[in-house]
Amino acid sequence: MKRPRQARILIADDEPLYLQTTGELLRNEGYHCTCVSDANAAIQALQNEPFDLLLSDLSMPGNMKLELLKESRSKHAHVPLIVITGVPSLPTAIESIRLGIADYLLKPVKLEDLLGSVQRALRQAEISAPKTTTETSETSPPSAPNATDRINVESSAFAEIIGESKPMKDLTEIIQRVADSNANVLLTGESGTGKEVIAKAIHRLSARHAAPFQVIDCTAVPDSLFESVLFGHIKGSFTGAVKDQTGLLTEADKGTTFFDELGELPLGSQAKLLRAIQEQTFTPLGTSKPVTVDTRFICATNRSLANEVDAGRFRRDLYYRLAVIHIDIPTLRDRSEDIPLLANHFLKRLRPPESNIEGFSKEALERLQSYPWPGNIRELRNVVERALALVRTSTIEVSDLPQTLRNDLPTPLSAIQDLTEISRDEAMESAEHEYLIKLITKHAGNISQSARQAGLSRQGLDKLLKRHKIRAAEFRP
Ligand SMILES: Nc1ncnc2c1ncn2[C@@H]1O[C@H](COP(=O)(O)OP(=O)(O)OP(=O)(O)O)[C@@H](O)[C@H]1O
Repeated sequence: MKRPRQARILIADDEPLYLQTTGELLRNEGYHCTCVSDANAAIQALQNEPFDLLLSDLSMPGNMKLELLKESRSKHAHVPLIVITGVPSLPTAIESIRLGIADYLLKPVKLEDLLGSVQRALRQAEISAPKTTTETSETSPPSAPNATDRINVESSAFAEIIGESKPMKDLTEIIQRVADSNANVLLTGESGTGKEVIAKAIHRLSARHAAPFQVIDCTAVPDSLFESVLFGHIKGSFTGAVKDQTGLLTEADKGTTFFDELGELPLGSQAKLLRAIQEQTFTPLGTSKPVTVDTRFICATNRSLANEVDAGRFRRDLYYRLAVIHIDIPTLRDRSEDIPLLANHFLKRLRPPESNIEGFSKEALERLQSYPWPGNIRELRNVVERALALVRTSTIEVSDLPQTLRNDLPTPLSAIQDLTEISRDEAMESAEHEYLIKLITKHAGNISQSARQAGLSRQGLDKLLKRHKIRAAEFRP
């Protein structure tokens, strides 16, 4: 399989050495970089070529009044922008943030910080692409805070939510209603249904939109580090605390904190989180000075938290605190009429600029619509990306789709109305197939991680995947 296309990054900086080294570093990481030395050249490049990310210096010719930032936010709002400056100033930082930048870094930037920021911005940009190119130039930046810009803020927040089915229309209506309240929101739904996309839309539509949207992946924070990551610590407060560290909750002050995979939060961490939510105050490790924050919590899980509560694995009091508003996101198979729309959306976003690929054949679209999508929108996106790498004509055919969509594989259990109509063996086979697709989707095609979660050896899982004709590589980003 061909590798997916490289992300295209435009770097604008008037320091030649910085420009050259940043370009080289990012190229070595596999990105496609275009380097320019002033704001006008950057504006020109943005008009002439499609980019996935803009890295921009602040003080350079043509940008004294942040012209590049303003132009890029008003005409190319879907291209995330990372500001890198050697001359930090509070007013420009505030103005940049108001304009909706993805990150603000100070020179000299460590390679790992730069790469982390680039990867984050590209990941988040997946959810901020406009529906059509025409809309791109008409969409205003999401951060204009006054009431007259409300309509633009709304269209921008929803531009990333593709779907015209009844479940999606109901969902967008709910989002609009809850955005302005300060109530905590619990989003449930299968993996890849768009919980993070929805959380972000709620944030963008809320009065908090100019402040950070802080993502905390509960699976990535070990119980033992939970307090230090969330609340912060001072140097020397524990072994390994080599410098002062601000907590993620402090960084989310006035904004929204999004707890992803909340169901995975260990019980010990749940107690600490509950205290912080109840009091909106916590004490960073090694200090005795409490810090108060004002942040709204949006949490997401693909587990049934109510069941987790009943099983004693999730605190009931924390559940009630966080699930003040509960939104269940529909699966893709529950809104299969959106599949052609989504498939074409991903095709337009992911095809190389020089490509002549126009769309899908009727049969390919039918296959896409009849497939149950256990990995939901993420899986659909991966399928389109893979097809784009394989297609040799201007139309994506059934033969460009992965085997799981080409073959007549077991009907997934969720699509069978009366389970007793099939044999026990067929039911077990379907359940196993569905489980494996979900597992491998969740771990983005990583076999070792999937095997660990399933309690299998790597070889054991490999064998199972082969038997079910599932290719892990097709689930990798
Ligand atoms: N309504 C939508 N329109 C277009 N793209 C969407 C939509 N919802 C989700 N996506 C895309 O689908 C992918 C998965 O979305 P997201 O990460 O929000 O799902 P999730 O439910 O949070 O997944 P997980 O439970 O695995 O964390 C992303 O590429 C996102 O951009």
